[in-house]
Amino acid sequence: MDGPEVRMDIATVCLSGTLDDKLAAASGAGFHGVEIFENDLVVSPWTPREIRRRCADLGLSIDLYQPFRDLEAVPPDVFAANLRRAGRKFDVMEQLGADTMLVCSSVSPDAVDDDDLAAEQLHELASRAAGRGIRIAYEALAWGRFVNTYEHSWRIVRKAGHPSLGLCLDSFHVLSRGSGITGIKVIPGAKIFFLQLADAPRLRMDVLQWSRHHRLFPGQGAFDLSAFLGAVAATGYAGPLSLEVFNDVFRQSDPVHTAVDAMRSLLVLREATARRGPERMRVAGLPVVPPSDGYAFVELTAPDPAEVLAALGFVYIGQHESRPAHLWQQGDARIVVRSDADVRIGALGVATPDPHAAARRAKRLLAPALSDLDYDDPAVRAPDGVGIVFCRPEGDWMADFTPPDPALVTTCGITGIDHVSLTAPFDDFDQIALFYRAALGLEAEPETEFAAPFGLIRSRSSADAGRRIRIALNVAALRRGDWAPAVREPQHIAFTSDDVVASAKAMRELGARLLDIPGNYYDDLAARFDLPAGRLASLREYSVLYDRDEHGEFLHFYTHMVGSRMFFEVVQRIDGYAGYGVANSPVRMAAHRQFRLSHE
Ligand SMILES: O=C(O)c1ccc(O)c(O)c1
Ligand SMILES: [Mg+2]
Repeated sequence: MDGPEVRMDIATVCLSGTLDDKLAAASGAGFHGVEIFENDLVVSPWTPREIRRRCADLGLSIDLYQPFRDLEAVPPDVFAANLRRAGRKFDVMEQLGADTMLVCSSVSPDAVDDDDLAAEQLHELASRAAGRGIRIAYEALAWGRFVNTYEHSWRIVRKAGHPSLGLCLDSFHVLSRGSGITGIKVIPGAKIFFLQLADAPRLRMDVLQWSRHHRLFPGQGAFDLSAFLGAVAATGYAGPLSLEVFNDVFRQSDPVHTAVDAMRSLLVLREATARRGPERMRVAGLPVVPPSDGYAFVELTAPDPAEVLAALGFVYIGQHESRPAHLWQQGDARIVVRSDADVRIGALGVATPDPHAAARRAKRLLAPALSDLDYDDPAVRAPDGVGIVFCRPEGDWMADFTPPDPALVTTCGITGIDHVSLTAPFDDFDQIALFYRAALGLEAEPETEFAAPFGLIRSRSSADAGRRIRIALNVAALRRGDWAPAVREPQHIAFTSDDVVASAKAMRELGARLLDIPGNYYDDLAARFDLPAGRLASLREYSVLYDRDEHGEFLHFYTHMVGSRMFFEVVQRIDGYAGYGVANSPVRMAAHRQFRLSHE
């Protein structure tokens, strides 16, 4: 039996705009409640009563008022002033209908290192709060002057021993300090008054700066939030799961999008947590991801790529019976071409045994559905605009194409699709990466950064367990000034071949425009790897690049640009090489630049 509904909240500080923008966005994304940040209230033209009414109209409860700072362990005169300040805030909370106030551990120069005094003063505050029907949630900031771990805040709360005083646990403060989570299990759930969830990338920097600028939604960073939430759930905590993310980019982004990304991240976190135990976290109506059978096809939009595809050895199969979509194939690599002035990846056809369940999952994760006028199979749109079409592996979706020629040739040795490489605007990178992982059940692979001719590129790939669906995401880490070319990072489709050198040779014979790699690269390769001379010579002759990891070797080559931001790659993975040849990306980028220069 399902327990009571898990409440999902968001702090107003996560979202851009003024309070009305934030509340509308939170409600629109399906949140149940909010934490109201004092600043958002102070600058609002609405009275607290009007805010309460507005929230009620939007179906939002106000579950926390925050933050109250620098209350405890201070001299009597300072404490008296703090109590007066708290009294005023209780007035506001009463009008808001908010029953829990967050008190952050002190950073004040007035504070002393005295747990007894802190407990006594928090007890006094809690007594006054209790008289107003209010509870106090005490939160250890990771940079608190004397209290900066949850274990310490719990000792003080226990010592104070007041029923209206409990803890606020915030995953950032706990995990940023590397505190273990076992200590959470000894806290009675009823004494955890509030739970804040935030992820963050692993950065070596001052913890306050890290917290105020770089927090991310769960699943977008490096913290193990499902272990954290699992530990909190095990205490019996039954309050809201509330996202509290301070992030410079989100503060400037469309709050409607941010709120949707936030909700998706919370749903995925609940699913991951439920998998580790607490059934209560399970998300109703979110089917598990069925294992994928790889790419059924990739849809390419282009004005007329026939010449390019033919030169790569693709064979034209035919046109869809009712739509202007054209199928090209070589081995198991299928490209569906839709005519469009812009050359880009329009959609990914993902083969799955249960397309409807997969689409239901993506929609439950807030992806908009695509019209069945555009695709025969259930399809959704990813946040970067790319369609995801879920189809059965046996290829029902191809029924509308003229049956392929049984003697389908594989002129150039392409056997299938290895990966697609998409690009995201820097500001949306983490959200888009999380979307693909969540919707398609992919695991994040390590993030890398490399220096390209026109700036640093951040690259993160994900793949499913069977390594059938691989998606690489690349983004320029920074875009400043107007020297660097204004073209967005290109997308590409990478095909597999069992003999990349032979494929390159065959494609060159068909007139394919493959990228020439400079000799310096091969001289450097010879220095880095002890490759047999004959092998090195054939790599050099056909401009095939090389990489190696702890598993095996990787051989690959690229085409010229098709349009302004699309190219193709052919790859050969030997002995389970797991990467993407990222080390060679700057060489490719310089070569594409060289080609542009000589043709502009
Ligand atoms: O950065 C801060 O001051 C701050 C305030 C309130 C919080 O809940 C928090 O985690 C941090
Ligand atoms: Mg917090």
